[in-house]
Amino acid sequence: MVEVLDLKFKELITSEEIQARVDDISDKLNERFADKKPIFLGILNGSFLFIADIFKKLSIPCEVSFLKIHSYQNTESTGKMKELIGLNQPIEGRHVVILEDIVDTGRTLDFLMKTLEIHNPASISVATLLHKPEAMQVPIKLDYVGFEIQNQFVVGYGLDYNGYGRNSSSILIKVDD
Ligand SMILES: O=P(O)(O)OC[C@H]1O[C@H](OP(=O)(O)OP(=O)(O)O)[C@H](O)[C@@H]1O
Ligand SMILES: Nc1nc2[nH]cnc2c(=O)[nH]1
Repeated sequence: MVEVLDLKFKELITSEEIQARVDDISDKLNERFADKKPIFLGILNGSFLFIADIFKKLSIPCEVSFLKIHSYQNTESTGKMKELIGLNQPIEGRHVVILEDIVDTGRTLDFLMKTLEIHNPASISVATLLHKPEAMQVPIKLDYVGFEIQNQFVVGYGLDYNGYGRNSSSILIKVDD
Protein backbone atom coordinates (compact mmCIF):
# COMPACT_ATOMS: atom_id res chain seq x y z
CA MET A 1 0.00 0.00 0.00
CA VAL A 2 1.25 3.52 -0.83
CA GLU A 3 0.02 6.67 0.91
CA VAL A 4 -0.28 9.94 -0.98
CA LEU A 5 -1.39 12.72 1.37
CA ASP A 6 -4.55 11.35 3.07
CA LEU A 7 -5.37 8.65 0.47
CA LYS A 8 -4.20 5.04 0.04
CA PHE A 9 -3.21 3.52 -3.29
CA LYS A 10 -1.97 0.19 -4.64
CA GLU A 11 -0.04 -0.63 -7.80
CA LEU A 12 -2.20 -1.08 -10.90
CA ILE A 13 0.29 -0.90 -13.80
CA THR A 14 4.02 -1.54 -13.41
CA SER A 15 6.76 0.61 -14.87
CA GLU A 16 7.73 -2.26 -17.22
CA GLU A 17 4.16 -2.57 -18.52
CA ILE A 18 4.05 1.19 -19.16
CA GLN A 19 7.34 1.11 -21.08
CA ALA A 20 6.12 -1.79 -23.25
CA ARG A 21 3.00 0.19 -24.26
CA VAL A 22 5.10 3.34 -24.83
CA ASP A 23 7.30 1.32 -27.22
CA ASP A 24 4.28 -0.04 -29.07
CA ILE A 25 2.58 3.36 -29.43
CA SER A 26 5.85 5.00 -30.56
CA ASP A 27 6.32 2.32 -33.23
CA LYS A 28 2.82 3.02 -34.54
CA LEU A 29 3.41 6.80 -34.53
CA ASN A 30 6.73 6.37 -36.37
CA GLU A 31 4.93 4.36 -39.03
CA ARG A 32 1.79 6.49 -39.35
CA PHE A 33 3.53 9.89 -39.44
CA ALA A 34 6.76 8.90 -41.22
CA ASP A 35 6.57 11.56 -43.95
CA LYS A 36 4.15 13.99 -42.27
CA LYS A 37 6.45 16.10 -40.04
CA PRO A 38 3.86 16.02 -37.22
CA ILE A 39 3.72 18.37 -34.28
CA PHE A 40 3.17 16.67 -30.91
CA LEU A 41 1.19 18.70 -28.38
CA GLY A 42 1.86 17.58 -24.83
CA ILE A 43 -0.83 18.52 -22.31
CA LEU A 44 0.84 19.53 -19.05
CA ASN A 45 1.21 18.81 -16.21
CA GLY A 46 0.19 15.16 -15.96
CA SER A 47 1.63 14.03 -19.31
CA PHE A 48 5.21 15.18 -18.81
CA LEU A 49 6.69 11.70 -18.33
CA PHE A 50 4.58 10.12 -21.11
CA ILE A 51 5.56 12.95 -23.50
CA ALA A 52 9.26 12.51 -22.69
CA ASP A 53 9.18 8.71 -22.99
CA ILE A 54 7.25 8.76 -26.29
CA PHE A 55 9.36 11.57 -27.76
CA LYS A 56 12.64 9.74 -27.08
CA LYS A 57 11.37 6.81 -29.16
CA LEU A 58 10.34 8.87 -32.20
CA SER A 59 12.74 8.47 -35.09
CA ILE A 60 10.85 10.66 -37.62
CA PRO A 61 11.18 14.41 -38.28
CA CYS A 62 8.78 15.98 -35.75
CA GLU A 63 8.28 18.85 -33.32
CA VAL A 64 6.91 19.05 -29.79
CA SER A 65 5.09 21.88 -28.06
CA PHE A 66 3.17 22.13 -24.80
CA LEU A 67 -0.20 23.31 -23.57
CA LYS A 68 -1.18 23.52 -19.95
CA ILE A 69 -4.80 22.85 -19.05
CA HIS A 70 -6.08 22.16 -15.57
CA SER A 71 -9.54 21.15 -14.31
CA TYR A 72 -9.09 18.62 -11.46
CA GLN A 73 -9.24 19.42 -7.76
CA ASN A 74 -8.89 16.68 -5.18
CA THR A 75 -10.08 13.56 -7.05
CA GLU A 76 -12.84 15.20 -9.14
CA SER A 77 -13.09 17.31 -12.28
CA THR A 78 -14.33 20.84 -11.60
CA GLY A 79 -15.68 20.86 -15.17
CA LYS A 80 -13.97 24.24 -15.63
CA MET A 81 -10.99 24.21 -17.99
CA LYS A 82 -8.22 26.60 -17.03
CA GLU A 83 -5.89 27.20 -19.97
CA LEU A 84 -2.68 28.14 -18.16
CA ILE A 85 -0.36 27.96 -21.18
CA GLY A 86 -1.91 28.31 -24.64
CA LEU A 87 -0.90 27.44 -28.18
CA ASN A 88 2.19 29.44 -29.11
CA GLN A 89 2.91 27.95 -32.52
CA PRO A 90 0.98 27.94 -35.82
CA ILE A 91 -0.64 24.57 -36.56
CA GLU A 92 -2.50 25.42 -39.78
CA GLY A 93 -1.99 22.59 -42.27
CA ARG A 94 0.01 20.56 -39.74
CA HIS A 95 -0.61 17.01 -38.54
CA VAL A 96 -1.17 17.40 -34.79
CA VAL A 97 -0.84 14.57 -32.30
CA ILE A 98 -2.16 15.30 -28.79
CA LEU A 99 -0.29 13.47 -26.01
CA GLU A 100 -2.40 12.99 -22.87
CA ASP A 101 -1.76 11.03 -19.69
CA ILE A 102 -5.44 10.21 -19.13
CA VAL A 103 -8.84 10.61 -20.77
CA ASP A 104 -11.47 10.38 -18.03
CA THR A 105 -14.71 12.33 -18.68
CA GLY A 106 -13.26 13.48 -22.03
CA ARG A 107 -14.05 17.13 -21.23
CA THR A 108 -10.42 18.31 -21.41
CA LEU A 109 -9.96 16.69 -24.80
CA ASP A 110 -13.28 18.02 -26.08
CA PHE A 111 -12.25 21.55 -25.06
CA LEU A 112 -8.85 21.06 -26.65
CA MET A 113 -10.12 19.64 -29.95
CA LYS A 114 -12.56 22.54 -30.35
CA THR A 115 -9.77 25.02 -29.58
CA LEU A 116 -7.36 23.41 -32.06
CA GLU A 117 -9.87 22.90 -34.89
CA ILE A 118 -10.28 26.67 -35.18
CA HIS A 119 -6.66 26.81 -36.40
CA ASN A 120 -7.28 24.43 -39.36
CA PRO A 121 -4.69 21.70 -38.79
CA ALA A 122 -4.36 18.97 -41.48
CA SER A 123 -5.35 16.36 -38.90
CA ILE A 124 -5.70 15.87 -35.13
CA SER A 125 -4.87 12.50 -33.56
CA VAL A 126 -4.89 11.56 -29.89
CA ALA A 127 -2.52 9.30 -27.98
CA THR A 128 -3.31 8.73 -24.31
CA LEU A 129 -1.60 6.46 -21.82
CA LEU A 130 -4.81 5.80 -19.85
CA HIS A 131 -8.50 5.76 -20.69
CA LYS A 132 -11.51 5.24 -18.41
CA PRO A 133 -14.24 4.12 -20.86
CA GLU A 134 -16.93 4.05 -18.14
CA ALA A 135 -16.29 7.68 -17.20
CA MET A 136 -16.55 9.17 -20.72
CA GLN A 137 -19.20 11.88 -20.97
CA VAL A 138 -18.20 13.27 -24.37
CA PRO A 139 -17.67 10.83 -27.26
CA ILE A 140 -14.17 11.35 -28.71
CA LYS A 141 -12.17 9.08 -31.00
CA LEU A 142 -8.92 8.00 -29.35
CA ASP A 143 -6.32 6.83 -31.86
CA TYR A 144 -3.73 5.32 -29.49
CA VAL A 145 -4.59 4.08 -25.98
CA GLY A 146 -2.03 2.58 -23.62
CA PHE A 147 -4.41 1.02 -21.10
CA GLU A 148 -8.15 0.99 -20.50
CA ILE A 149 -8.72 1.16 -16.75
CA GLN A 150 -11.66 1.05 -14.36
CA ASN A 151 -13.44 4.22 -13.23
CA GLN A 152 -11.31 4.83 -10.14
CA PHE A 153 -8.86 7.62 -9.28
CA VAL A 154 -5.22 6.91 -10.18
CA VAL A 155 -1.86 8.61 -9.59
CA GLY A 156 1.76 8.08 -10.61
CA TYR A 157 3.88 8.35 -13.78
CA GLY A 158 3.05 12.08 -13.90
CA LEU A 159 -0.51 11.96 -12.56
CA ASP A 160 -1.15 13.68 -9.23
CA TYR A 161 -3.41 13.90 -6.24
CA ASN A 162 -3.41 17.61 -5.30
CA GLY A 163 0.12 17.94 -6.67
CA TYR A 164 1.60 14.82 -5.05
CA GLY A 165 2.25 11.28 -6.32
CA ARG A 166 3.53 12.27 -9.78
CA ASN A 167 6.95 10.76 -9.03
CA SER A 168 5.83 7.13 -8.84
CA SER A 169 7.21 5.16 -11.81
CA SER A 170 4.13 2.92 -11.80
CA ILE A 171 0.41 3.77 -11.96
CA LEU A 172 -1.29 3.48 -8.57
CA ILE A 173 -5.03 3.08 -8.05
CA LYS A 174 -7.00 4.46 -5.08
CA VAL A 175 -8.05 1.91 -2.50
CA ASP A 176 -11.30 2.46 -0.60
CA ASP A 177 -10.88 2.73 3.18
O1 LIG B 1 -11.05 13.62 -19.32
P1 LIG B 1 -11.04 14.60 -18.19
O2 LIG B 1 -12.06 14.25 -17.13
O3 LIG B 1 -11.16 16.02 -18.66
O4 LIG B 1 -9.65 14.44 -17.41
C1 LIG B 1 -8.41 14.39 -18.08
C2 LIG B 1 -7.49 15.50 -17.66
O5 LIG B 1 -7.30 15.48 -16.25
C3 LIG B 1 -5.92 15.61 -15.97
O6 LIG B 1 -5.52 16.96 -15.88
P2 LIG B 1 -5.66 17.83 -14.54
O7 LIG B 1 -6.84 18.74 -14.64
O8 LIG B 1 -5.61 16.90 -13.36
O9 LIG B 1 -4.37 18.74 -14.59
P3 LIG B 1 -2.82 18.31 -14.41
O10 LIG B 1 -2.48 17.42 -15.58
O11 LIG B 1 -2.09 19.61 -14.47
O12 LIG B 1 -2.67 17.60 -13.09
C4 LIG B 1 -5.24 14.94 -17.15
O13 LIG B 1 -3.93 15.38 -17.33
C5 LIG B 1 -6.14 15.29 -18.31
O14 LIG B 1 -5.70 16.47 -18.96
N1 LIG C 1 -4.47 12.07 -11.07
C1 LIG C 1 -5.54 11.90 -11.82
N2 LIG C 1 -5.93 12.85 -12.65
C2 LIG C 1 -7.03 12.60 -13.39
N3 LIG C 1 -7.64 13.37 -14.29
C3 LIG C 1 -8.69 12.70 -14.74
N4 LIG C 1 -8.79 11.48 -14.16
C4 LIG C 1 -7.76 11.41 -13.29
C5 LIG C 1 -7.33 10.39 -12.40
O1 LIG C 1 -7.88 9.30 -12.24
N5 LIG C 1 -6.20 10.71 -11.69
